[in-house]
Amino acid sequence: MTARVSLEDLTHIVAERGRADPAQSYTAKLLAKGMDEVAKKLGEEGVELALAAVAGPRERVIAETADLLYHLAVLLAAREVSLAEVEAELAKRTGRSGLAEKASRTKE
Ligand SMILES: N=c1c2ncn([C@@H]3O[C@H](COP(=O)(O)OP(=O)(O)OP(=O)(O)O)[C@@H](O)[C@H]3O)c2ncn1[C@@H]1O[C@H](COP(=O)(O)O)[C@@H](O)[C@H]1O
Repeated sequence: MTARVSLEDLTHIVAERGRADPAQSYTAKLLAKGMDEVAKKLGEEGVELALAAVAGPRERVIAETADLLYHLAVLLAAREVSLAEVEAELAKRTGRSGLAEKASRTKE
């Protein structure tokens, strides 16, 4: 079976590596540069994914999405926002359309 890393796993990895030595960890190095750099990287990765979606091969879309999700996890760590908080916001929106229960039933 193909190995997979969930968004939740990724946020844990980022939180742990963010405490590492910046010389040993890209995550720690990026966080040490501060919020401006973290936000800039997220913006760049978003543009790269948008360009790949319009004109790139499918594999590039997958690779750029992985880059974007990683940099999103770093930004959330930098702002001390948990994935659970984002999920709760998504649940509010899903609840509004009455689809929350349906989605969790599909997972069972
Ligand atoms: N998923 C990622 C991931 N995706 C992208 N990147 C890094 O993001 C950087 C961004 O790519 P760019 O093309 O902009 O590269 P760059 O020009 O070298 O980067 P900058 O100097 O501009 O910051 C690359 O250097 C990649 O290595 C990642 N770095 C880390 N992870 C995950 O984080 C974990 C911990 O990594 P470390 O913090 O390095 O231990 C890894 O095991 C992975 O699971």
